[in-house]
Amino acid sequence: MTEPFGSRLRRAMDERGPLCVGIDPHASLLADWGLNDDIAGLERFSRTVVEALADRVAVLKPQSAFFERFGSRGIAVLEKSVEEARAAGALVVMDAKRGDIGSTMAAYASAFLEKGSPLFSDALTVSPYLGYGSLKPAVDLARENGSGLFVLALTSNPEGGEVQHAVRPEDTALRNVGATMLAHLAEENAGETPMGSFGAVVGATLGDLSSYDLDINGPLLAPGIGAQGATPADLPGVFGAAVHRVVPNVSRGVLRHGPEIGSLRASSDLFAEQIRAAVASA
Ligand SMILES: O=C(O)c1cc(=O)[nH]c(=O)n1[C@@H]1O[C@H](COP(=O)(O)O)[C@@H](O)[C@H]1O
Repeated sequence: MTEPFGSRLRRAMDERGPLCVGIDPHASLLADWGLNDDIAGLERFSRTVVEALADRVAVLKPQSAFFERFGSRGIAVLEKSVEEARAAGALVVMDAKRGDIGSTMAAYASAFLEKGSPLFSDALTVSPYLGYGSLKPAVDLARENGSGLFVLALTSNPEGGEVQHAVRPEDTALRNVGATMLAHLAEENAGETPMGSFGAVVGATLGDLSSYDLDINGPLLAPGIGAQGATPADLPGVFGAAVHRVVPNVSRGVLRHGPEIGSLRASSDLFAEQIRAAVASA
């Protein structure tokens, strides 16, 4: 049986530091790198990021949208990037933010979490906004295959609050929707060591989150550092004691230093060092 994602991730975070770098081939970045906004440019961009970083960061997170933009040939590049990144030792979190009714969710889960699928990844980002229970087929398959999920709980974007801060009158604890997702994840991960495989996405941009119980015994994927304005130094203030299970994501903040491999590595190393110092100070 495959070692569960939570324990593979814990080990990678301990060995390499917790940084997750996104592979987000924005058209503007392709242009900045002197590449065409076409399939050859996409391929060169992704291969460069993988070559630069897959042997040193804990996690690479390809953003599927930027590959889907090129249709089937873009997906082929995505498949190759996932395979090469995993072969070079990085864990791959596929950022596809899937969410649908349970029977369709089962097909999404099979696309990304079924061994042997062309897009098989270590973990997948999913949206629980058709109801947390609609994710069950993905939870079940992840458990079976030693894969992980990152469930959108409190997203980094300013628009997220109208959904995630809404309070359900029938919830006797009067938790908001985001807190309810965190509570579901804590249940999923109960009793797992060193931590469970069911993570939450919680933006690093959100300020003090001490009113939330972030102790879900699972990883907290924290996007928002760099281009969205958060910094590694913000992490202890946002996450408190849970900072030790945070996987901070930086995409454009690192990628803008390409296309030179050495500059990408230097930027990633600098973020990694700033994150290490911030976590150690917590
Ligand atoms: O799930 C995500 O990764 C995610 C969740 C969230 O709340 N906010 C967020 O920015 N993301 C993703 O994280 C990446 C952030 O990119 P940068 O802003 O360039 O660092 C993008 O790929 C987003 O799609």
